[in-house]
Amino acid sequence: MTPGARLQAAIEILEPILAGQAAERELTTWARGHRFAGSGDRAAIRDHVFDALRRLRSAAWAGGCGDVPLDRMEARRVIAGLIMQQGADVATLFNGQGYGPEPIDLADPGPVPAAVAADVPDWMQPLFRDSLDAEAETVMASLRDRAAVFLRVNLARTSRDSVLKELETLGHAADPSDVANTAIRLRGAPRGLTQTPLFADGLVELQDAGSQALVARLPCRAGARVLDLCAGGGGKALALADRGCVVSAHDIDADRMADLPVRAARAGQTIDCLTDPAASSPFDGVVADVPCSGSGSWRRAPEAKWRLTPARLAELHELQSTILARAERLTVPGGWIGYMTCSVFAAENAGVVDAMLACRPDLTLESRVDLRPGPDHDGFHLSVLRKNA
Ligand SMILES: C[S@@+](CC[C@H](N)C(=O)[O-])C[C@H]1O[C@@H](n2cnc3c(N)ncnc32)[C@H](O)[C@@H]1O
Repeated sequence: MTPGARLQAAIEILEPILAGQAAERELTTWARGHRFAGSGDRAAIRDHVFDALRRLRSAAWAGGCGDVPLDRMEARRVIAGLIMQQGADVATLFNGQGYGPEPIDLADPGPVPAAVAADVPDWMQPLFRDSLDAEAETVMASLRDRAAVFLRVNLARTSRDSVLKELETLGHAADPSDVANTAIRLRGAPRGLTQTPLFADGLVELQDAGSQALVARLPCRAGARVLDLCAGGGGKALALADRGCVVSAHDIDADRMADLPVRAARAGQTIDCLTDPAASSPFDGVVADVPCSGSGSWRRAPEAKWRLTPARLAELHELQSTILARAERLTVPGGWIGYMTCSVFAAENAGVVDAMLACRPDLTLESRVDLRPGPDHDGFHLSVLRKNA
């Protein structure tokens, strides 16, 4: 496909997303209907769509839509605005040739208002400022750019140096990360890497360095019985197993854990997926990686930034408190609870944990860390609570 044809595809995919459809589904539907598009085309189109979603408000402004809600943005203007922001020549790419977009008239939209340049909804900006003080503007700005890709090395199977050597042989430039001793940062995209023996043999998994750093901070000892209460795809559960814990996993949606036994076997581990964790409790430690806004990792799922509402945030807060209380009940006296989110909003982090601590004198805050999204990792929170023996 020509560069212009890729942009036209991104426009066609973005249209239904702006109307409220899910980005991943629209990308998959498009790929199924356009089998001629190769993997390089699909990756480039995905990049255009996700780049636009990260900067939707400012790209729409630059493309001449004004400052309007998503369902009033014109996809082709958003993509044109994005291309302009990236420094490319819109007239060359929007020329109607080779299945590219038709020419477009772009008037100067005038100076971009600060609220538009922040690329988050208006109601959310005070939330960032209240949670992050002086860091708020930097964090909002960082969410406008792509995040780096990281691997987690399974130290139970290999060393980080061996994986770095193997990556070099495979032609993937990569560096060790300072954030976690298991983390490797890829300098480019991991294209084709998941088909290599590094993945097939369970030597590495894709996982943000911040996620890895949180697991490294949990007070686990080898052989401890640990429950991952909100296991999802099992990223934390696998990292815990690699640390030598005896790991059980649970998720309210058991389908989310469908691949976990296979991934664990690949890594040389066994993870027990439980439908009723209470029946196997108490555990020495419980990880509550609760559902959250995801604001710390919106670079990877930028659509969520525009879909979140204050009502949904309030619902999440309720759910987070309920799950933390359940985690505490499943923990043995003297054991620990690791409360985690990939959010930067204080209400989802210290707000939930401190409310629990205020009414539970038998719990102590043992440690806490807040990671901000930036070049080295996504944004995360971890509070480790100790339950009195
Ligand atoms: C942040 S994700 C977990 C990510 C996962 N730990 C990982 O590292 O890949 C949150 C998960 O919580 C699950 N969940 C939502 N409500 C829950 C509940 N009440 N009890 C247990 N899991 C729940 C969701 O299905 C979702 O998979």
